[in-house]
Amino acid sequence: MQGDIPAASGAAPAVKARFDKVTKRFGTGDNAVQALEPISLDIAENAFVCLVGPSGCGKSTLLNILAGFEKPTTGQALMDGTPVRGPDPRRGVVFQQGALFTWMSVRDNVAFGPLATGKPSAEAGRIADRYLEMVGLTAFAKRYPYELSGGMQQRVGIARALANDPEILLMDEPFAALDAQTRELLQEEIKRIWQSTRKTVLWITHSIEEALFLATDIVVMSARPGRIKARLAPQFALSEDPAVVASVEFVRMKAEIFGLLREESLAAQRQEAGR
Ligand SMILES: Nc1ncnc2c1ncn2[C@@H]1O[C@H](COP(=O)(O)OP(=O)(O)OP(=O)(O)O)[C@@H](O)[C@H]1O
Repeated sequence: MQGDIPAASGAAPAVKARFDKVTKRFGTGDNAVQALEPISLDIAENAFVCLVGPSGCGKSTLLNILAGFEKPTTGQALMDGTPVRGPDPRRGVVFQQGALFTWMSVRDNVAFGPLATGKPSAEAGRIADRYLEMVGLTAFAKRYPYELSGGMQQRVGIARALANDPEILLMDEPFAALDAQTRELLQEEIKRIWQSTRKTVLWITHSIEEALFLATDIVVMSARPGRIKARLAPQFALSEDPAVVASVEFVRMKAEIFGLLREESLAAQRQEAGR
């Protein structure tokens, strides 16, 4: 972890993860679904990359390939230049629903990863306390997941992923199930955490505002089979002012991405209708 945001330098940032001509086809014969066409994408170290695209365009498939949960049909995903062969604690995954251990306290949920990788229990506990503080849940350490709201459960999921000190965080619509106010507060929290840790993040969202607020890189995907349609580099992730969302540039980029996504969502709807 590093406390300061590194000063911008002329050197190109290191590539943390790479999709190298990745394709994915599910099934065979008439029932086959071509989910991804060749996708090549570099994720720079310390970047916050948001994937946006119409429903069914292959965002989760791409994330799952980097997580090591799915194998590409052709091409490969790499991390630090090494091909991904399966799940690895260096890649922390957070899903839409927290998938917490219901029989464990919040603190034990967060300490689980460090314990599983051989940390002594006192140290695992200290790590859990640190990340629970980071997500504002210190007072709930002894509670059980069922005693928490959906937003709090997601914060535990994020603390649990961070406690493993992953090199990259893979987040598949982590805030999709939350109400609008909770979601906005958590977006601010995630931005603060990213600004202080500068973990590399790959984040899937359907929300253009969320992507603009959080990302250093927005990758817009086409309707299935997923391809990269556009890549944008907003600057708002570096701002600490929640009011950036009202700036002229924010509104302009929102309209631009909306236009790109609208075409693809219409194409996706036509695909559905033609099935
Ligand atoms: N295990 C599977 N077997 C068959 N088809 C699959 C499988 N997983 C995904 N697909 C298909 O691949 C396509 C891409 O799915 P994926 O879940 O990656 O899209 P997505 O962009 O994440 O969608 P959403 O935004 O709705 O979550 C879809 O048509 C989906 O039905």
